[in-house]
Amino acid sequence: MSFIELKQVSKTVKKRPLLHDVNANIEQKSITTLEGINGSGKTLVLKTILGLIKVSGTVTVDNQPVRTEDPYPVKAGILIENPSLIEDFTATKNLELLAKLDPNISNKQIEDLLDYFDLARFPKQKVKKFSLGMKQKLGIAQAFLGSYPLIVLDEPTNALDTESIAKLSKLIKQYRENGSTFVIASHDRDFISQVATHQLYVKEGTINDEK
Ligand SMILES: Nc1ncnc2c1ncn2[C@@H]1O[C@H](COP(=O)(O)OP(=O)(O)OP(=O)(O)O)[C@@H](O)[C@H]1O
Repeated sequence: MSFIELKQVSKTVKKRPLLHDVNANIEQKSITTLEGINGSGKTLVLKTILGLIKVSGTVTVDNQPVRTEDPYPVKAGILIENPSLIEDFTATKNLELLAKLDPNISNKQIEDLLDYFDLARFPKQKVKKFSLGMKQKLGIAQAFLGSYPLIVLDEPTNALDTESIAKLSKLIKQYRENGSTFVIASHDRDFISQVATHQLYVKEGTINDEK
């Protein structure tokens, strides 16, 4: 059985099929990328995997059915759409807040991630003063915090410079070595070619193995 399985997943809103007949298997310890044009359904697929939207069909992660009614259906590191940051907090405080949800997260991991993404240089700066790229890196750091078995990233290279993208790729591979599975929606072909072990294509609300 694959780490993530989607079987006959569909989602219709006001008679409009947003997802239909989605079938996909995502292997454990893979870095699986989702490509597709704007509005094709990539974010909806990510939200489906995480149990953040109600769909018909079957979704399992790590052999467990995903239940949208649970408060936190799938334990995962998540960056979806814009990073969810508290603007009046510093970078450290944002990560500490998230760490409160999980006793396994250490201060050391917070420090290491801030250092890695070059955010430790601004210890007193509130997030509202951050540049777009800095916010994005903090959002990425949030997703890596906790080293969860599943890490889901939506357009992680948005607003990142080339050097930061290279660092992100390196960290993704390192976490994969340690057992994490990645599902990543991206338009960034260079980035995809750096990291992907498996590529999926989303087109008009369904997933294909080929373009
Ligand atoms: N809650 C919703 N209600 C109605 N339509 C929605 C809802 N969420 C998404 N959609 C529609 O579903 C389609 C797929 O959206 P989705 O966000 O998954 O696209 P995407 O592939 O991630 O696009 P992008 O590359 O622009 O991020 C779009 O047409 C969008 O307008």
